[in-house]
Amino acid sequence: MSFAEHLRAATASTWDAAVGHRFVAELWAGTVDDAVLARYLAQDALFLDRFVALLGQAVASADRTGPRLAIARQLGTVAGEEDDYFGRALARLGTPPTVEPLAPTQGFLDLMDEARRSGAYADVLTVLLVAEWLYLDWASRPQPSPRDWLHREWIDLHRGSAFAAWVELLRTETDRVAAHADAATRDRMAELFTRAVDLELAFFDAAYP
Ligand SMILES: Cc1ncc(C[n+]2csc(CCO)c2C)c(N)n1
Repeated sequence: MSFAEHLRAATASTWDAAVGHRFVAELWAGTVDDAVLARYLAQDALFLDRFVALLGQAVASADRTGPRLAIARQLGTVAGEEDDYFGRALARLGTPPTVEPLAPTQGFLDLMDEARRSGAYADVLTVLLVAEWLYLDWASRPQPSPRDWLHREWIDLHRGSAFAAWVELLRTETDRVAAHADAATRDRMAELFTRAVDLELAFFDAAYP
């Protein structure tokens, strides 16, 4: 089992609770309440801003040209199509332009700030890996897509071969970096991974007041 697979196995009960969350089930069924989706997306807009900053740190701290360019290309994608969905979704749902971060969002912002400021590629990769892999996982259900674009596009942004290849790159980079890291760095990566998985579950919970 690779280092990344080991971390995922170690967090399996929380990971599976997030991937099988009520929010995910309702999104797939197309039955998620507009107010719940609006609350979730307004929080995710705050998340996404800091996520883009974290991707910027990954571009800066990568120790090889190939991965640096792959991360830079993904940064462009997130700033483009994902932002476009947010604009249309929040316009339709009528979410207030400014919102305060709920506790799990604040936890994520702190975690991403910590990883970004450390400048440690290993730390940055670990946080990116959880955020992307867990989303690929819940969005890859073998189930018919919901009809409404509001639900369908949020799923489509997180699945498909290009997104799967991006997650694969994060996973192989994490494994490569961990293989060269000392025990203290690997312990820190495991801690960051666990914190991020806990926050992903809490983030879905927070969509339901
Ligand atoms: C709380 C939360 N965690 C993870 C993601 C996943 N994610 C963040 S940016 C992005 C675009 C692709 O790089 C994806 C899939 C999210 N949206 N919200």
